[in-house]
Amino acid sequence: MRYAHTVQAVRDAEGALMARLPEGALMQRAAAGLAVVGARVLGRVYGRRVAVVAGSGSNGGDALYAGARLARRGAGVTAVLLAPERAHAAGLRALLDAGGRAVGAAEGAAVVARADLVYDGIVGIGGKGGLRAEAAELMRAARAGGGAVVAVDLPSGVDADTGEVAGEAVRADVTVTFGTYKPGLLIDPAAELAGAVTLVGIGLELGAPEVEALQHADLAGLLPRPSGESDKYRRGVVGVVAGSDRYPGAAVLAVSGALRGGAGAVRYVGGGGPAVLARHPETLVSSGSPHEAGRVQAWVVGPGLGDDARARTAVAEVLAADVPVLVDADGLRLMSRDAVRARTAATVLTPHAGEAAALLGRAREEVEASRLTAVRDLAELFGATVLLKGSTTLVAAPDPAVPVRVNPTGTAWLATAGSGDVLSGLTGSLLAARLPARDAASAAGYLHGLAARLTEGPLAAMDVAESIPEAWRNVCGG
Ligand SMILES: NC(=O)C1=CN([C@@H]2O[C@H](COP(=O)(O)OP(=O)(O)OC[C@H]3O[C@@H](n4cnc5c(N)ncnc54)[C@H](OP(=O)(O)O)[C@@H]3O)[C@@H](O)[C@H]2O)[C@@H](O)CC1
Ligand SMILES: Nc1ncnc2c1ncn2[C@@H]1O[C@H](COP(=O)(O)OP(=O)(O)O)[C@@H](O)[C@H]1O
Ligand SMILES: [K+]
Repeated sequence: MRYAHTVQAVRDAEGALMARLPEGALMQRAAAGLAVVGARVLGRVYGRRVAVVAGSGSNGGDALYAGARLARRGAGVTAVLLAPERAHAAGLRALLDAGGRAVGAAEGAAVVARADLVYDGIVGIGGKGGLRAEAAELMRAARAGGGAVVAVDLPSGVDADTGEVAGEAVRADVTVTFGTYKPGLLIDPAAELAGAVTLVGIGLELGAPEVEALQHADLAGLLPRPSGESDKYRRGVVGVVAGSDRYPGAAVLAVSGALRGGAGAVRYVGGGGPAVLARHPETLVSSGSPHEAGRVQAWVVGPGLGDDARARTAVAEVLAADVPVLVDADGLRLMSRDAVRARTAATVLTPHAGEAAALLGRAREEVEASRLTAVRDLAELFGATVLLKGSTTLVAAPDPAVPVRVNPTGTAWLATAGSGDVLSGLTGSLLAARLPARDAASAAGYLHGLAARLTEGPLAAMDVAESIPEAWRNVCGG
């Protein structure tokens, strides 16, 4: 698991640790890690040009000390001081003692433009809002110059706690973060600015994270494995209520995801039966209403369902069932909030940003800019587990004390019609296999994103479904 903590949690842990360590020890740990990564990015240190853009806080201190370490190894290091009179005094002294030099911001543009490596030590977890004009201009010059930009702790200008970006922010090639990931390094739009993120341990003892990201090993522990005693009913049956005359393809895609999620059988309910059977003859198809379809251990309702009276009744019926239910697409428009809140079995909602915006009464842009807030608000509003799709997929539990899961897999090629239907089916299948809602949703998001990456390039939604078994083997080793 990869964990991300809030600024407050980092500050608390830092305070406790600093009380036990000699002054400056933590900053030296940070600077040492920063210098190692800088040297790796440079390849050869001797004779290379390094610029250290330093603000007034400890973030600038880290960068100045790292610059001093590279200067001692023969790099030509110049600090560009945004606030010369308030620069980190000991860090600046160390750099000058190591043979580096310092200039003010006015001379900085030429320095950063010529550098092979630029450290962004403008602001770290103490930052508020976007970059100020002078810093923004300098970092534009750095990018235009073509040197590698290494952000210290996080790209300056992004919000560490939420991933929001108000105004301009640094676009880094690499970010070296200290002690723990910050939510903003994992959640877009900020995550996209962080480049490759390296975590440098500095010994912080941290409590519960705000955000966490599954890794391969976590998936292997979560995914169901059939045993000798398994039969199709014990493995779980998932019911899929999807598709309509207008969108029969959604039924096929949702079923294709469900068939590859480890459930023992898939029941399909709706008007898309012939299309489903043509593609997936193993599906148990019925055309009546959900309660006539036979028993299931979880329901998926909504993809391509349309919004006529029959669809509305099907959604209400499924929500009244005492098994986990996933609601997607048209189902999200047809469901009643009270019906969702009244449920005792788990409910998973899987909106994209537009659907989330409609449910929250906000603008879509607001949801995309503040994804963490949006997913938490939705989970609380509906008392449900919410998987918010998009450039960063997030999964929130109804209990705000539970960390939000951020999906580390995926590719922008997934933004293609029908790929969400596959995800719904896959998630439903994991619910039927009795994974808890948050695990089912986050494991499905992970596999779905990995499957998409395995197709390497332009993809159709069915390609994602067909790559799920390979993604599964990838994480579980067969
Ligand atoms: N925690 C840990 O365990 C460890 C933390 N460490 C390091 O310390 C960093 C935190 O340092 P910090 O607290 O000094 O704050 P920091 O991020 O340098 O910024 C504060 C200064 O920035 C300014 N400023 C604010 N907004 C701005 C903006 N938009 N644009 C421009 N400037 C802006 C504001 O000054 P102002 O001009 O507003 O008076 C203020 O003085 C952390 O990220 C990590 O790198 C490591 O050394 C090792 C252990
Ligand atoms: N920019 C993006 N980067 C990565 N994944 C994305 C991006 N945009 C959308 N996705 C993913 O693509 C899928 C699209 O689902 P959805 O919006 O429901 O589309 P549809 O309704 O056509 O199936 C989701 O898994 C979502 O997370
Ligand atoms: K920074």
